[in-house]
Amino acid sequence: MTGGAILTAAQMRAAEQAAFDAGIDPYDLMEQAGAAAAEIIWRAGHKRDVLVLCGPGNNGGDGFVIARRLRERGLSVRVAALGESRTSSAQRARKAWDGPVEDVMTAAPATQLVDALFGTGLSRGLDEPVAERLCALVAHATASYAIDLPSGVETDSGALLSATPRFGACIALGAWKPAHLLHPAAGHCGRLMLGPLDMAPDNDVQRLGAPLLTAPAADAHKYSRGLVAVVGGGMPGASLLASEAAARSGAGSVRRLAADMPTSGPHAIINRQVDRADAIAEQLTDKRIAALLVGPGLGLDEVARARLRAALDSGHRLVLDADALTLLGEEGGRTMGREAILTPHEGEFRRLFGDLPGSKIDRACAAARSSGAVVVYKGADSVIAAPDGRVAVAGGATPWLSTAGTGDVLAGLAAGRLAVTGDPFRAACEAVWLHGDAARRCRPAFVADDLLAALPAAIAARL
Ligand SMILES: NC(=O)C1=CN([C@@H]2O[C@H](COP(=O)(O)OP(=O)(O)OC[C@H]3O[C@@H](n4cnc5c(N)ncnc54)[C@H](O)[C@@H]3O)[C@@H](O)[C@H]2O)[C@@H](O)CC1
Ligand SMILES: Nc1ncnc2c1ncn2[C@@H]1O[C@H](COP(=O)(O)OP(=O)(O)O)[C@@H](O)[C@H]1O
Ligand SMILES: [K+]
Repeated sequence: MTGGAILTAAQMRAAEQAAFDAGIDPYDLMEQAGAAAAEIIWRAGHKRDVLVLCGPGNNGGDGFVIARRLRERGLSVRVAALGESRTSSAQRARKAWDGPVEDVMTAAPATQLVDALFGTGLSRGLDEPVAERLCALVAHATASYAIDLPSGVETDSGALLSATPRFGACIALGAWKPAHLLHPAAGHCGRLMLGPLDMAPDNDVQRLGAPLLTAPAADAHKYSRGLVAVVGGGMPGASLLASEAAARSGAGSVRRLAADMPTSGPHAIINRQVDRADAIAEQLTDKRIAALLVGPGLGLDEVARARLRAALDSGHRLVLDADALTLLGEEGGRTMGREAILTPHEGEFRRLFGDLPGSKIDRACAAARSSGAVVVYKGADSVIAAPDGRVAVAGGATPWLSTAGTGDVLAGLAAGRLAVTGDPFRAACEAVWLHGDAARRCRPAFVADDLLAALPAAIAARL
């Protein structure tokens, strides 16, 4: 269920060096990269005129190869460079282009714009006039392609180092980079496409891919399919959303332990009216509970604290979300001694783990290591990190998800998948994928409740 390896700039350079050490010729790799990108542009571009912008490094070298390949196909192609080519491969690619080379600052726009100014070698933001020119040329074009990365984005963090246009598509070379999936850069990439290269680097950090789910066994029963317990609190709506998500996640049965008794909602959920923490602890002695969710609507008072303690002491596999994370943060965090999933959004993450350095991927990894739990660091880009170093990064979720209650649905889904699989990293990956896919199936301006109805279709698509 992986969507391909994600490599930092340094990892990409190391993979490239390993390929050279193994006998691959650097220029052959550039020819391959350029040919792969040209093929994608040729197929997508409807044969319209092209302007290729080439920078001084190997990204620019790729650009010269792309220009030559597209012209060989009969397209009207112009090239504009930003200074001289500085690497031997780029110089060779430039020599092989026998057309004129214009200046980036004065070249006229074209219908299709190819940005091969900078890729993984960018060390600072583009000079302002260059960034402005790039933005103007992209704005003029009806189709625009960033080669490897939009020029101006920081490969590893996804930060924008200078004004960066929004491209129609980005053709990643050889492997994904963090900036393809992490915001703000991800929002400037447009459609993501991968240009394959002969070197196929692998990494523990992967793009989240579609999971393969299995239908219940022929002899399944509701407990073998996983019993989920949800501890509710002061805000019933949140734990109701989470409970229904768990019930629609493929788990066999859902038990909600809360002080209130809902008047509506799916009758399949077993509501047990319990208010005192010791009564909850008693309910949690049921050995059949395969996953326990606490946090959505829990509250932040002493009662909530006691409920959280009962959940933490229960020994069950855990999903901790929302208020449970805030309470945990107030106590200075805690190392999970068992299989657990934490699902913080940005604010909860900072309260729990403080201001960690590095990219969102680095921060999620550090948090997973220090907590001993799988961390789902939510947002427009969601990073799922396991304590053992595995990471899955989910990009491309619809921004319509930024509506109240969708996090409760995700937490319920994660608990449900944890009950089904018994594997926190896998469960978290499946939950994030199904959540994003359910959202894609909903109409704009949907609310969290609508996601619940879309879950069975999202699950059916993965069987
Ligand atoms: N790593 C790989 O496996 C492959 C890399 N290829 C290409 O090579 C690229 C990386 O090439 P390079 O390492 O040469 O790096 P880049 O081509 O991204 O740029 C590096 C050059 O730009 C200069 N520079 C950096 N930031 C600047 C700024 N803000 N203003 C002006 N100059 C600046 C640097 O001094 C250096 O000369 C990749 O993105 C990809 O397009 C492909 O050719 C083939 C395979
Ligand atoms: N701009 C966005 N684009 C895509 N997904 C988003 C965006 N903003 C939030 N999400 C997703 O929506 C969910 C919101 O969760 P959360 O912030 O906990 O909300 P709540 O507590 O109201 O349920 C998370 O799964 C998050 O990844
Ligand atoms: K580029």
